Amino acid sequence: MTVVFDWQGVDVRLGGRAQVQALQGVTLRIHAGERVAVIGPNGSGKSTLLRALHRLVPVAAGRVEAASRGQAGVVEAGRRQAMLFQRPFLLRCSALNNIRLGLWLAGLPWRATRQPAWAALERVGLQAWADRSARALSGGQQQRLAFARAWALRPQVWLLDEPTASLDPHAKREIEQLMAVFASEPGATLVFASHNLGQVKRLAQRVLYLEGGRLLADLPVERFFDEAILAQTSPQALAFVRGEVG
Ligand SMILES: Nc1ncnc2c1ncn2[C@@H]1O[C@H](COP(=O)(O)OP(=O)(O)OP(=O)(O)O)[C@@H](O)[C@H]1O
Repeated sequence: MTVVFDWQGVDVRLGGRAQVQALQGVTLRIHAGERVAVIGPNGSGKSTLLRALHRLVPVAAGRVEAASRGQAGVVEAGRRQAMLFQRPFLLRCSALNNIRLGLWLAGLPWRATRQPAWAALERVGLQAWADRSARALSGGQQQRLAFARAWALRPQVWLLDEPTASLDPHAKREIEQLMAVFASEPGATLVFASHNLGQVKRLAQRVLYLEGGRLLADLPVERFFDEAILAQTSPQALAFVRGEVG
């Protein structure tokens, strides 16, 4: 089985003179094909974990992705990853050109970008908005466009940081459907942060629970939501799942 992330005792420090310990001693292994939710109270390190998986923030200590072979599997080199955020970063041009530019930046000649960009727009149902300014689209459409732009590059790993947090209920459902569809493509791996525990139950097979930068639980989703197990995890974990802390 392919190991896509293999961390041993990872620390991440942020801020001036790297004084904030955003992650502390995180050990985890994620295999290809898994659907993993990252949850925890505000400031617990969810975004930092995703950013570090995408190498957007440096690791201060620990071991990341040393190739492991044999029973544990093989860490794949040079895989394609996409990271999406709560608010998509879209360029000031048409929806179609946002995707074309993504493909062009990835090395495709400009003339070869039109067809795959159209296919990506169709994949998320945005063909009718191809020529609209991306920034004039609704929040849900903008997020769909961000998914299309990422999908055009055929990522094997999706890292999503609260992708539905700022959307209305209808758009939330649409994006959740896209997450489910893309995660079910052969070999795709999904790691997403969410405050929406219903969404976690619908989409994830496994839950990583963070508190104060530490990974306190790494469990199959049905075990994580067992109150007896939550109570053993930490007093705050139970309160968090009951909605008593943010
Ligand atoms: N650029 C930064 N500089 C300094 N500290 C930071 C920076 N970004 C995050 N932090 C701190 O690192 C810790 C983890 O933050 P992070 O954003 O990863 O948490 P989170 O679980 O995603 O929070 P939320 O649910 O509020 O989005 C927090 O204490 C936060 O204040």
